[in-house]
Amino acid sequence: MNVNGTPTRTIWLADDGRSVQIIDQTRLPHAWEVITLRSMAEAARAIKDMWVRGAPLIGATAAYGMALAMAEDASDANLQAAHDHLYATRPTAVNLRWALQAMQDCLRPLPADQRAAAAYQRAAALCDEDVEINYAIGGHGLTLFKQRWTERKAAGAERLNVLTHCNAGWLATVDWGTALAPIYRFFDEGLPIHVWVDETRPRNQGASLTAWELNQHGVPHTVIPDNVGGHLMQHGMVDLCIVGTDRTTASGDVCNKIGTYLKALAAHDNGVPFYVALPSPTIDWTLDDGIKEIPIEERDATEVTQLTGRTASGQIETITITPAGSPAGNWGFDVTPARYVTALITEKGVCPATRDGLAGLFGV
Ligand SMILES: CSC[C@H]1O[C@H](OP(=O)(O)O)[C@H](O)[C@@H]1O
Repeated sequence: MNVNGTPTRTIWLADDGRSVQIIDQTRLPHAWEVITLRSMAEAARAIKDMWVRGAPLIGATAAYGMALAMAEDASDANLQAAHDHLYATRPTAVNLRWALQAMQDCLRPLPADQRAAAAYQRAAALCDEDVEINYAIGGHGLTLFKQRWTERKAAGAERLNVLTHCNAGWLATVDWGTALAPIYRFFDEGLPIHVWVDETRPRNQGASLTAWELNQHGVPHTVIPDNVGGHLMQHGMVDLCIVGTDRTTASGDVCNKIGTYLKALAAHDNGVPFYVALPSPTIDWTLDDGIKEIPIEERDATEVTQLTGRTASGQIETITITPAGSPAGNWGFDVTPARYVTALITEKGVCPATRDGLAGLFGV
């Protein structure tokens, strides 16, 4: 993605050829801060504390975390210890397991003195693969967007109104994004689009990250409270919904940021197409029932009870918005049953949210 006119990825190898650099996403939208990760432990912290987030970027960061580990100590013991340490950072995004397994498959057969170089090479390849996957998702999603725009234009619409939840954009991946990739491709073709951006409480990835991205790219958008989407759909103001996913089962159940399920219900009730952008590393082929089987991360209550933002004087401050004595619950994800998903947009094409649909595309 272009940041101030410069093509930029969300993770990259530093000039020293060993450390890894990322954007501290907890500082956006008010500050652009690059962090240099110099150890596996720092890469793990970046994932756990959400300096980086988004399933594909979590996977990419974990892959480079394994490379940093091999640069420190390429023994079998450290290979396993690094895997376990990184795996324990966040439970829901399956890309973490997938990327760590890919690194293990690459490194375990090698002699220790070859592991560091191979790890950096494999991590870089996983990042390049992510970019290719997301570009392809953008292309398949663009086709769907154009079909919907043809329908809506014939009905007199002046623009395609798209609603998205959380951030499944460039910042959630190495580049392009997943759910936002078709939006960028549609906009870049000069077609009229507007995006309703769910703020996405409690961490506000929509208000702080998706809005920042769309501003950078010049895409018209409006930030809305999470509870507004149903009203907009009832009044014909949403032409389609598109979201990302952190883990999708082989049967098409979609785990994504908390609140996605409620948007899917509203979309279903109002006949609004509900699409999920799904890169194949986010498919968990071992699971069938998402509600019963996908682990849902619970994070610290202070993410609910506190808000961080910029004051009128430009200071970044954190305030408490709840009474001292009030406990808060913070479930990070929910599962949308496949029956509420109009279609899955993958790098291999579009399919129904069914086992047969996914098997038809991926031959599994
Ligand atoms: C393309 S994956 C994006 C996905 O990840 C986000 O979760 P988090 O910010 O907690 O990592 C959210 O569920 C997005 O849809």
